[in-house]
Amino acid sequence: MTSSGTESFVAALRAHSQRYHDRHPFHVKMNEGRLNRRQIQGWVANRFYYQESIPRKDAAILANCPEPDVRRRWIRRITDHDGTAGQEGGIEAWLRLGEAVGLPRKELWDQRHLLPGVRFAVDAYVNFARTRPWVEAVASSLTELFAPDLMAERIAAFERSYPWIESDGLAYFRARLQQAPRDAEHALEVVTERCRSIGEQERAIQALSFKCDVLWSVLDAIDRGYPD
Ligand SMILES: O=C(O)c1cc(C(=O)O)c2c(n1)C(=O)C(=O)c1cc(C(=O)O)[nH]c1-2
Repeated sequence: MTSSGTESFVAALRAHSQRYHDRHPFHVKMNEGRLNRRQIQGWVANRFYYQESIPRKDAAILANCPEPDVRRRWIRRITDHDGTAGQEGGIEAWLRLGEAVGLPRKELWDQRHLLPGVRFAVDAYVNFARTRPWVEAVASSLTELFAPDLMAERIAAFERSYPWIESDGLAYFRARLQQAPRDAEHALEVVTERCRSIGEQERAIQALSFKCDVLWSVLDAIDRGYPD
């Protein structure tokens, strides 16, 4: 494979930014400050299911990956979310975001707000990682290439438009500003090194496409579940 082959592959992956969920009407409303308290709470409660499922998705990738070098780096994603002794992880930070928007943590854990469409979309992502070749599952994580811009926009929007949410509640997004680029860079390295044939590259692109659909479907369900 020539380097121009890799370049056009990376360009095709990056072009999926056009299908990223930052363009979803619900995120547009969020970033324009047009969501009410109930809608913000609905988003936080439903997105918790994504947050709590991510480590299980990453554990499935670890289980399917035969390469120690990849596993050694990938495992960090699980501790980033689950935390370690003395250091809280992303799940705890999201529970605090929940409290900052007025949701007791019990209400996130017991899934009382979880919408069926969100459950189906997130479960589809975990099942994808369990059942597809591990490199495709890595490719599906590449939406994280596009996440940092959205995260920065979200922090600014929350500070500007939703002053009733304590700034400490936004720690999750601040941490992701550092974590997402590191994770995306590693995933891109794994995928470009291993997807050399046109067929392998097409399957990686399809995996990323599938993931854009997962994220879009999550927001479709939330948008419908919490109308204006
Ligand atoms: O809030 C967001 O818009 C957003 C998007 C994404 C993403 O693009 O998949 C992730 C996250 N957040 C996130 O917090 C996160 O931990 C994460 C892990 C992954 C993944 O696919 O492995 N995506 C994302």
